[in-house]
Amino acid sequence: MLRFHKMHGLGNDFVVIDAREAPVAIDGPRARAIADRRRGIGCDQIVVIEPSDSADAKVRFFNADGSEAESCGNASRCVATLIGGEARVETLGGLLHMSAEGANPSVDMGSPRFDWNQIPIAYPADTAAMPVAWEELEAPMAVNVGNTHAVFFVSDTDAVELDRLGPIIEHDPIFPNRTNVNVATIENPDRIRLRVWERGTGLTEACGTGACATAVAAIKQGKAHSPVTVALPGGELVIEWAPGGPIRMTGPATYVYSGEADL
Ligand SMILES: N[C@@H](CCC[C@H](N)C(=O)O)C(=O)O
Repeated sequence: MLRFHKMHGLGNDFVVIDAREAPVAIDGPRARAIADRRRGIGCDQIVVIEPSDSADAKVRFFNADGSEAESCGNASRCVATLIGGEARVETLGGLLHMSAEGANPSVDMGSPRFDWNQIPIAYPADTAAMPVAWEELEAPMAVNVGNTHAVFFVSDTDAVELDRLGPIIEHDPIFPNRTNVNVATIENPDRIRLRVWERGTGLTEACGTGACATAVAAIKQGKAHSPVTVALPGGELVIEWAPGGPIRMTGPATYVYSGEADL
């Protein structure tokens, strides 16, 4: 029997499995079965909290298609509230520092990476304005914030057919590990509107790492300043970043219910 917590961050919803006391084996096929909204529990990502030798916990993230992701911002805030207080958490994308003090948890997501082979992309190219276009979506900035993101600045994020273009960009061979796809509109230097096509999951209500990558891209290009509010369909996050330093993300994390399933 699988015991789980159902949680969400701005509508980006998770099945969280606390495997710190007893191991729980999750692989791609089992993750897909859990995420299935008709036959399983249903969620955007599965989050597994495990013991760690070097930190307070280790966390693994699986997308709805069963692929394992290096990082997940919204799930990290949910993990922060479950662990409580201050915690250092190991992930495939790096060490995260979490704080569940105050109304909204904060997570220090580590420093962004910009080199072509750190994104990664298939060949050396300018990652600040990649020399590529998919119809009206052109010259994205590529940023790795633990996981891979392509950020497109557009005049109206709602006008982009992200459900059609997102999967084409996600699977383009220029991104050997696929990519998350962000379309952002700068409302003013304090506020960005964002929609995200998530690698391995599709359109979601919100993406925490997408908000981090987009804020970093906007600040680096002089379009926004820190702290900046990123408004997603599911709600708002505040992102702080200064060049050379780590990214700090603050926003809500919501507990929905706990349950058991035969999956
Ligand atoms: N929902 C997430 C990101 C989840 C992982 C992503 N789809 C990937 O494959 O990198 C977030 O809140 O950051």
